[in-house]
Amino acid sequence: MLTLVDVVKHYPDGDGGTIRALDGISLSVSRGELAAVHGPSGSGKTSLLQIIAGLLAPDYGEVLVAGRDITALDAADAADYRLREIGYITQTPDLMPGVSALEQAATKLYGRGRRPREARAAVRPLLERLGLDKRLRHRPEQLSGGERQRVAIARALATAPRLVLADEPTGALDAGRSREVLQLLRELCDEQQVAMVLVTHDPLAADYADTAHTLRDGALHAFDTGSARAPSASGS
Ligand SMILES: Nc1ncnc2c1ncn2[C@@H]1O[C@H](COP(=O)(O)OP(=O)(O)OP(=O)(O)O)[C@@H](O)[C@H]1O
Repeated sequence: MLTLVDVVKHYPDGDGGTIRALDGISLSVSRGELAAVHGPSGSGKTSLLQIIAGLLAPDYGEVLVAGRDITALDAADAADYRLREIGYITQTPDLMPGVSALEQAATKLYGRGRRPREARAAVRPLLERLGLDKRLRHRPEQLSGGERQRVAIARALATAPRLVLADEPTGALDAGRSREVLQLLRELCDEQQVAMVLVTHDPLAADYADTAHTLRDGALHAFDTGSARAPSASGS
């Protein structure tokens, strides 16, 4: 579903030098597979997801999504790709002020021409599954940081995308909520055969992943503290 071939992204460091954020990354993620990418702050995790989302151009390399190189898309096709094919859970939820959780979650469905009532009905079960059943009418300013993050997750998943990119989806959550969200993402991969790349500082995420990597010095390494899926994540 997703294949990265030798992806390179360097930035100027402002001092005549180079930040080698991504220095030849190759990665394959199949349908139904959850790939976790761990890494310290500044290691290039967000750059990696932005490149896969077609928001940032790599200096070199290919990003194939269902066989199509998305680095070659023009701006309009890249926007369409983001609307139709991927769900992107960004690090900081960019919710619209004054708009209810239910309406926020339905946004991408409106963009795809669904009738408002139908779109709201479609996202309701997802919000309930994320523990937001008592917060459907709340606006962002009435929600906690963790609740806002869960609304953003519902918005990203509302269109049933085939590829999900998750940037620190548990960053604002306590351990209990983190496990619930990771379990939901795991189930999404299993039930809907979604391919997912999840980047995080949270070592817990490796327990729910099929493959776990560490991004360090611009390269992917095997995750150092083990990548086996925890018994709780497999439902046994
Ligand atoms: N536009 C830019 N210009 C210059 N340097 C940049 C730019 N964007 C990112 N960087 C640098 O590239 C490196 C990787 O940044 P990136 O945001 O991808 O890391 P990250 O792993 O997501 O970090 P965090 O976990 O703190 O969010 C960092 O050192 C950052 O300062």
